[in-house]
Amino acid sequence: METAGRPQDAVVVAIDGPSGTGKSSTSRAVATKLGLRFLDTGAQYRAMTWWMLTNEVDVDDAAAVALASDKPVLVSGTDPLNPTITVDGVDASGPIRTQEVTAAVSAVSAVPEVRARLVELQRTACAESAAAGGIVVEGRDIGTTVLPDATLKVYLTASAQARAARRSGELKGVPGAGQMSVEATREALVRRDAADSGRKTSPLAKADDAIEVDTTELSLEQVIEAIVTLVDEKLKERTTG
Ligand SMILES: Nc1ncnc2c1ncn2[C@@H]1O[C@H](COP(=O)(O)OP(=O)(O)OP(=O)(O)O)[C@@H](O)[C@H]1O
Ligand SMILES: Nc1ccn([C@H]2C[C@H](O)[C@@H](COP(=O)(O)O)O2)c(=O)n1
Repeated sequence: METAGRPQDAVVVAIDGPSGTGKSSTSRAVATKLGLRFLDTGAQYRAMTWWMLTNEVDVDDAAAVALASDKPVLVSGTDPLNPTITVDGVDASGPIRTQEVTAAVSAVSAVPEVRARLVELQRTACAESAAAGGIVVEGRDIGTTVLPDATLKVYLTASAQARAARRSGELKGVPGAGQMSVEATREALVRRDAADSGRKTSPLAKADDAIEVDTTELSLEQVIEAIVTLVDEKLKERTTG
């Protein structure tokens, strides 16, 4: 039997949560350990935003964004050791991390036409990963909307202070990322989470059947181990139940 476009034995892990909770780093490492593919859906929303900014589409004009949303050709590479993203054939992995993109991404990702287009790409990547055994997909609406039949759903959280400290450490020395204090970073994270949670179409939310992991006091290694253990448990349930 197949569910949501994937064979029943493929492993699909959905990892959601607010900004800076460790979704990307954890998901990549879990995918690497388990030999699965990896998809950073935030990178796709950022790539769409970068295209809008580069092509002078007013990101606050939802109708203009909707009209343009089928134009960029977005391609995500799903090797967890070398995740890639191109827009119209150009490597976008650097430009999508600038503050200009970060400031505009919530507005672009609130547009239903943008979401419909990217959800389709995400489900295709998931279906294509089945041959490799499955995928770890991270974002904001993976467990609630994109992959409601995922094998395991995890919702990562952490205090705003811990997330800001992690994020501002990470941005030091990244060209174009700009320098912000921990306090300014914290405010920007909280503002973006509020916009992502408050939008009408598939907002940031914990799925009812997701397992919440608070990473505030955990090292990255501890979070990775906790999720690998949860996947193992789900797979055992599958064989025994
Ligand atoms: N448990 C942890 N302890 C300490 N640092 C961590 C932990 N998890 C992640 N980090 C660090 O925090 C920063 C943010 O992590 P990451 O980019 O994975 O978060 P994210 O949830 O994907 O963020 P975003 O939603 O903004 O893309 C990175 O520098 C990462 O190395
Ligand atoms: N499934 C997703 C993934 C991301 N977004 C939006 C909301 C975020 O603020 C933005 C950037 O994501 P990040 O790179 O910080 O993980 O993209 C979304 O709406 N749905």
